[in-house]
Amino acid sequence: MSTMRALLDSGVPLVAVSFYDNDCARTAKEAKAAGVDVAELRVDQFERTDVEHVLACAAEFGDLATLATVRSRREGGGWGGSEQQRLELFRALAPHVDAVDVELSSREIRDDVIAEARRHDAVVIASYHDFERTPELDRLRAVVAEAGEVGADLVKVSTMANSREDVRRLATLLTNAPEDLGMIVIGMGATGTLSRVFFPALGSRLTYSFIGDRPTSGQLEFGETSRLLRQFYPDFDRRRTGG
Ligand SMILES: O=C1C[C@@](O)(C(=O)O)C[C@@H](O)[C@@H]1O
Repeated sequence: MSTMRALLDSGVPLVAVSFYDNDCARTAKEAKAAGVDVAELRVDQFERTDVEHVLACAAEFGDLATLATVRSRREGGGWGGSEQQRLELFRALAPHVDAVDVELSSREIRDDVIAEARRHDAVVIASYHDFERTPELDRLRAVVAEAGEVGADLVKVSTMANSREDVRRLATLLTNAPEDLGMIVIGMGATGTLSRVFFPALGSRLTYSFIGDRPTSGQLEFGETSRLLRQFYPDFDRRRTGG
């Protein structure tokens, strides 16, 4: 079983931090010392994306649960190569990471990425992002249904929260989740920041934070996120002791 699957099964809120390829050995060491649960490797934003380099970086994070993300430009990422190259990277990474994140909109490669991840027992996160707005509930529900259909373990819905109403809509989506699909729901932007701390209480399985100086809109720093989660979730530290 992947480390990530075991962590997810614990039911305790988990914190992910995104990492890039600026000195992987050092940042991996810092991540472990800080107590990061999930290291998201934002391969789309790496300086170098040749397989050898990417795998060497992933290996540095090997003691942590690792999540490989090669985000398309269409969904706010920095991937500048072809879809075929992106698929090759996912294929190379799948045996060496705990989880992969692929956008539902990446239709050309999505099903192959999912099949490859499954072959290696890597957790599949099917993702959906809207950096401008939070769509209507029907649209969000359709996203969740599609993630279930493609065989994801988790669906991640990350949308810009421009109002409290948007946050409520995301909360409604989360609390009406299907039983057989894990949910990660994030309201981006300042109005959405509270979702990063309180949506785990509604069932969102992973919250994203940052270490250093590259936050995504509305993210809280890792230390601050952990402090708040420890304050609001008495069982937060249970995932460390396995109790
Ligand atoms: O999609 C997500 C969520 C995110 O965009 C956030 O808002 O926390 C951060 C990304 O690194 C991650 O892949």
